[in-house]
Amino acid sequence: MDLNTMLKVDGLGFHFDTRPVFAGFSLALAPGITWLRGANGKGKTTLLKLLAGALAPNAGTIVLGGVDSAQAPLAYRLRSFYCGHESADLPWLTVAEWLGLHLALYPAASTHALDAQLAAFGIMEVLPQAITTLSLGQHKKLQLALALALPVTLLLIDEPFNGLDAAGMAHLRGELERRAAAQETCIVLTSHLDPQLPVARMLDLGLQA
Ligand SMILES: Nc1ncnc2c1ncn2[C@@H]1O[C@H](COP(=O)(O)OP(=O)(O)OP(=O)(O)O)[C@@H](O)[C@H]1O
Repeated sequence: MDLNTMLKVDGLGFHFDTRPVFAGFSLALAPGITWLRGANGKGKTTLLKLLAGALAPNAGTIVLGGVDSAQAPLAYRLRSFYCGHESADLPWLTVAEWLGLHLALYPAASTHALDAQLAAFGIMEVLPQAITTLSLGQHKKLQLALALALPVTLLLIDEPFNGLDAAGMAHLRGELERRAAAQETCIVLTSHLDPQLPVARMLDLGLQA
């Protein structure tokens, strides 16, 4: 095993009620950017959610910085964050309340870091709005601002650039490049197009099933 390995997946098995997705899948990742590719339905989002501790494997182990996702699920989740495209399912909250809820889950998170990300993405003014009223791009920026502000060592981002305007893309690109250079965070991102980032490795789940 590479001395730099931060995330280690061994013999991962996962199936939904009606569909097998992974069997005997193994992976070792060091800090830096991993580009996760694959045809529609090959399991990219499912893998990101498994690595985030949001789905539980049916077999195998996932260990991040020595923390096993099955043995210490809460400690594991404090070290990882999945940034997807699903909308918030707490429709009665304002954006500020939704953010407060997430910050409370990550005690080491900094409100200063979050404010800096919200400002950089240009979405400070949406804080009093109901979470359900955000546009697609604003919702994406909100998720990304939170992801970039949390003190995690594994960042899982589904289609990071989808829905972003030019300024949002430029800010995100700079943040990901900075983290890739710092070599402290594992970043796994899905993208059907070349993300044009300093990708350390590519992981291909294959062509159409
Ligand atoms: N809750 C579920 N129940 C049953 N099958 C599911 C469920 N969620 C996803 N699947 C199936 O699991 C497979 C993997 O889905 P997943 O969303 O991980 O694919 P993906 O590679 O991210 O696809 P895309 O590129 O279209 O986003 C697909 O065949 C999908 O239909």
